[in-house]
Amino acid sequence: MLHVGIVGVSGFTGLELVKLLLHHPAVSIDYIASRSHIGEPLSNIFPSLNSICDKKIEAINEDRLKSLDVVFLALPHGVSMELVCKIHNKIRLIDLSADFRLSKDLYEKWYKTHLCPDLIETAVYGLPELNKDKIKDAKLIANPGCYATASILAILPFLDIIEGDVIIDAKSGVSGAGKSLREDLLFSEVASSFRAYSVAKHRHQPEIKQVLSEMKPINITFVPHLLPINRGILVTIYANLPTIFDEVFLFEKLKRFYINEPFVRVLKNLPQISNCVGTNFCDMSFALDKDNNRLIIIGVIDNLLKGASSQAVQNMNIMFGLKEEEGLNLKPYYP
Ligand SMILES: NC(=O)C1=CN([C@@H]2O[C@H](COP(=O)(O)OP(=O)(O)OC[C@H]3O[C@@H](n4cnc5c(N)ncnc54)[C@H](OP(=O)(O)O)[C@@H]3O)[C@@H](O)[C@H]2O)C=CC1
Ligand SMILES: CC(=O)N[C@@H](CCC(=O)OP(=O)(O)O)C(=O)O
Repeated sequence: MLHVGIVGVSGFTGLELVKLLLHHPAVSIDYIASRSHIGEPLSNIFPSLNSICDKKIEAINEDRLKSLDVVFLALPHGVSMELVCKIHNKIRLIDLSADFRLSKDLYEKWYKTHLCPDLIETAVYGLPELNKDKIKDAKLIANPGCYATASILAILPFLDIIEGDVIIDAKSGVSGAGKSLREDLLFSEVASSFRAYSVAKHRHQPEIKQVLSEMKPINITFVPHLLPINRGILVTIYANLPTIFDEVFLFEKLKRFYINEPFVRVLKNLPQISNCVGTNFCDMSFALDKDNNRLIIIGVIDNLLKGASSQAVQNMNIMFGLKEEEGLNLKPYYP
């Protein structure tokens, strides 16, 4: 039995981790912590958990953390690394924040001064479909960003044949912003509306570029939008092809690429958010714009699950030699 802790349990991804791990056959949730609500049952913060998880929230305590097998950090970026710097050599960690995803230079350009830059190189970027072997031995997992997960998974199978710059048009539900109290996220600002934000200056642009550039030089233009829904991400990717490719060949190429991956569903029809929400799936398909030799790839995930918490559990399973799908046999919420 793995003894597990969750820090940042009062946030959205923390809640998802609790829901997943409560039913994980190889896990005991020994410790849940957050900055506030200490001593309160988790079900006080999330009444949806009444009589499901009334466990009390504890203060963040380094000694308690060190006694566990693995800890999930569901904290804001900047806060997470403060803790990682102190406890990294005692315990295996899965960090949902951005603190260990980027090189030091990129991190400091897009975020802030890094407190323990030497640790960045020891961290493994936790995208199982890309880095499974490295994840097995990792002590510190940098769980990928939600937009980055959907975008990288959609581009990877075609990376060897696309040429030139890639455009990613991305849309996310509001839970991607966490449980933050922000004026621009008020119901009346978001409902019945649709807007772009952080155009060509979003922090997932360097994340996606860094990961893909390790395989092939590539330029990315990334434009996120806020959908008036709770959860889910859909990315539409425009990539140029050097010549006309046969559609059947491209479909087989995509299928073959993910043939052994339990959580990528390659579809003939176009994917939609409601078919993925509530699961660890990434649904994906493509269309060929023959007039312009352009490949248009569409990928969909649940930002809180494959984009964060269930991907973190998938990483834990791989790290501890469990079946990759353990505890992740989730059914979509549709309708
Ligand atoms: N939401 C999403 O779709 C995704 C989120 N992520 C990343 O996962 C991490 C968690 O995100 P999410 O759950 O959405 O965020 P939330 O804002 O919903 O929750 C944040 C959690 O961090 C705690 N916290 C905030 N500030 C501090 C602090 N200074 N010291 C200690 N604890 C603090 C909060 O505790 P308290 O309530 O007690 O203040 C809360 O438990 C973030 O790094 C986010 O970027 C990654 C992928 C997708
Ligand atoms: C809708 C929304 O606001 N989404 C978030 C995505 C955050 C995310 O995935 O997390 P990291 O900060 O861990 O990279 C954003 O655009 O910042």
